[in-house]
This record gives sequence, C-alpha cells and structure tokens, in this order.
Amino acid sequence: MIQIQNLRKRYGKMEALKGLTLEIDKGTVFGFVGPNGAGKSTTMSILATLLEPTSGKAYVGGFEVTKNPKEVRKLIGYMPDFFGVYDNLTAEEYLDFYGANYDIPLAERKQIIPQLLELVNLSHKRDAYVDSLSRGMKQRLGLARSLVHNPEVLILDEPASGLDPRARIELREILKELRDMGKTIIISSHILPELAEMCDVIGIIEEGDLVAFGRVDEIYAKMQEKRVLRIRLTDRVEEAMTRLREMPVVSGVTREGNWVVVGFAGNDEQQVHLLHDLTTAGYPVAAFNEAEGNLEEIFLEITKGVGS
Ligand SMILES: Nc1ncnc2c1ncn2[C@@H]1O[C@H](COP(=O)(O)OP(=O)(O)OP(=O)(O)O)[C@@H](O)[C@H]1O
Repeated sequence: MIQIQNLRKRYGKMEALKGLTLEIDKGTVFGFVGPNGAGKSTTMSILATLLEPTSGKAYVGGFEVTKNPKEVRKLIGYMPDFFGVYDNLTAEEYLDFYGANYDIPLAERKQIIPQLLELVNLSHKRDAYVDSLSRGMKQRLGLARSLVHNPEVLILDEPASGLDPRARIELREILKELRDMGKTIIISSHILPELAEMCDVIGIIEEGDLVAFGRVDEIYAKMQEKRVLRIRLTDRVEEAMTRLREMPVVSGVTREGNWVVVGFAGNDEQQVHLLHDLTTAGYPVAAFNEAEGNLEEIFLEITKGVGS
C-alpha cells in the first residue's frame, strides 16, 4: 500500500531523511518509532503530500506523492501532531466544515458525521464547542476529521502525545476498530511500548534512517538479545573484568563495588558459556544474574548512536 524508496529530505544543511526505504502492506498498523527529531514528521508530511522530498520516491496506493498528490489525498487521512481547531464551531460543525472541504454532499455529511462522532465516542459532545473539549476529546475529533472522506490509509502523527492513560486506552480501542475496518494505519510515537500494543509492524527510525523494522514480536526478541548481566566476585574483580572485555559478546564492563556490570549482546547459550568460562578459569563467582530489562532503556540503547 505504501512504498518509500531511498527518501531524502534536506532542510538547508541539515539532512532530516537519509535515504529512508520502507514498505507497508495494506491493512497493516505500522508503528513509526524514534526519538524527537528522528524524521518521523518529515516522512509523514511527505506521504501526506504536504512536503516535497529532496530526492527519492514515495507511493501511496501506487500513486507517486509528488506526481499525483490529488489521488494520494483521496486515499489518505492525515492527522498532524499539531492541528488548529476552530473555536467558534461545535464538534458537529467542525466535521461538517471538513466534509464540505472534501466536496461531500450535504445529505451524505448528515449521514456520515453522526457515525464518525459515534466511532470516536463523541456523540454526546455533538453540540459542544470545540474549544471546550478536553485534550483527549480534541484528539479524537481530529481523528474523526481525518476520516471524513473515508480514506483507506490513516497517517497519525503522535496521536497519543499528551494524553492521560485513560485517553490512550480509548484511542487504542478506536484504532482497533479502524484496523478491523481494514484501514492501513501509520502511527508515530517516541515511546515504543505505547505503540507495541496496537501495531502489527514497527519501524525504528534514528537520525533519518531506519535502524530496525519488523513484526512487534521480532523487534522485542531482538531487544531481548541485549541484556545486562550482574556478576559478583569475592576476589580478582579487575582481572575478571579484563577477561570479560575480551569476549566478543560483551559490549561494556563496569564495576560497582564487588559487582561487575556487563553489557551483553548474546543469546542464552552464550550466556551459559560466559559463566562457564569464568568459573573454569577459577574466578570466584558468588552471584550471577540478569538485570531486569527496562524496555524503554533497551530501546534507547539499541538506537543510541546508530546511523550517525
Ligand atoms: N521546517 C524545518 N526547517 C528546518 N529543519 C527542520 C524543519 N522541520 C524539521 N526539521 C528538522 O529535521 C529533523 C527531523 O524532524 P522531524 O520533525 O521530522 O522529526 P520527528 O521524528 O517527527 O521528531 P518529533 O517527534 O520531535 O516531531 C529535526 O532535526 C528537525 O529539527
């Protein structure tokens, strides 16, 4: 449904996208994850035909975004990270205004808008002024707005940012419904666990390039490969550290008193070997454990410095 090929975007000297290549199948909920400034909004704006790439190509439903922007716009609903709301309009009038912008006839709008309000759980706020709505409600209204022309593809730039946990759950439920309707959804965030629950496929972007791409379970498995081991020795701590540093699966060794903290990039089998190696060499290992992996930290570790 979406193909991005060697996409580059330069803002003056700054290269925000460095040859991004990525493909998203129809019906997929794709999570686009990366730290602030990684290039997510830039990619999404290009897909939404609002920004010209410096080079490379992007296609939506087979249409090239710079050559057929009109066709692309019919296919996509785009929700930017910041969107203006019109203070003097009610929720219903707001959606009607956007529906009219898409040349949807009045009779059809009268039918669609109540359905959209229901989908985003705002039927009870139909006559409320937009500026009186909570942040979560505004966000849901923005989502309804991007759906007004029944697009096949939804591009949502950080829709969950600034929402409280309850509002996030509501958003997630709505996205599930949209997925069940067969829509292809691209959703961005800088928080991986937030997306992992609602996406089929994740792409991690760092400094304008993709550093990881795959099904959510595959990405998690990859992240689990990066562990932190804690080893307590009763003696010969420095010596053991030197030996550990020589092992290819070890990415970092630090000392905390009698504990040695080891960055480890191997699997279970290699971990068994590491312990075996230390004990057979006679190092007095009193304790050996795997530190609890905080997903957030591991994610930062995985993306740290990659692509630079
Ligand atoms: N209009 C612009 N002019 C100059 N530089 C820009 C412009 N828009 C974005 N950038 C820069 O391009 C890089 C990518 O920005 P982008 O907004 O795409 O990242 P992002 O991943 O969406 O981050 P965030 O989560 O903070 O929105 C950043 O370094 C940003 O400062």
